Amino acid sequence: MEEFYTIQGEGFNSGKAAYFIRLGGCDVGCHWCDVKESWDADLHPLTPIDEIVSNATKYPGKAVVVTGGEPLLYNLDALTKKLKEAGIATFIETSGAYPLSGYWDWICLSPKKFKAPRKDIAPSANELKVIVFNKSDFKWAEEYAELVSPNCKLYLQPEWSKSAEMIPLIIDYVMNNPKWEISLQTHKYLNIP
Ligand SMILES: C[S@@+](CC[C@H](N)C(=O)[O-])C[C@H]1O[C@@H](n2cnc3c(N)ncnc32)[C@H](O)[C@@H]1O
Ligand SMILES: Nc1nc2[nH]cc(C(=O)O)c2c(=O)[nH]1
Ligand code: SF4
Ligand SMILES: [Mg+2]
Repeated sequence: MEEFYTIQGEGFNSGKAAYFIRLGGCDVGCHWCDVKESWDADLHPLTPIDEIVSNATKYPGKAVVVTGGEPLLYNLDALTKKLKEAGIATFIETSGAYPLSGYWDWICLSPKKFKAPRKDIAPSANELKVIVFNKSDFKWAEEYAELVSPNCKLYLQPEWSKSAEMIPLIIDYVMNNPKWEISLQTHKYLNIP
């Protein structure tokens, strides 16, 4: 759908320069999704893998974030193999609703109530990033924290439109449950893509 060089705004790799590869297509249906224009894959022409890899190598930051849409709708083995051969670290943002493919240096799992992640993906996650839209999401987040590996980083990220309401609750929750950390969508505050 689009490619752009920016700063990873969210989660563990927040603040790092990275080339974003946004793949079109998603049927998870989060009503608060901030990239709804990605949902219909047919609106976005295909780009050859070699072109994407060549574009990614042009920038000084040697990391890519593969996102979407839901990137795991596609088998990502060929793309990530070539990126890694080109010396680029591979990070993914996924809901986990489709089978895991690809070779990854960092897997961010952001589970959704609207289409549950596949049970086999949680142990592979390096980072669990739960979006907090209302206060019932804390209990739901804990259910996923049980499924990830012991060294998986745990983040609570406010849903953007509910930030003013949810941030105070998240602050309170993290102070009382310090295994969790706050993730903010810092790119939105910085006005960058
Ligand atoms: C647009 S999604 C694409 C990748 C994948 N479909 C997923 O949901 O993980 C990228 C990240 O943005 C988060 N996100 C999407 N809409 C958001 C919103 N309104 N507020 C906060 N985070 C949001 C998702 O949870 C995910 O972690
Ligand atoms: N700067 C920046 N950081 C991001 N982290 C995750 C994003 C995404 O949409 O997947 C995103 C994005 O769209 N922009
Ligand atoms: S899974 Fe990701 S891309 Fe799909 S609707 Fe939800 S936030 Fe948007
Ligand atoms: Mg985004």
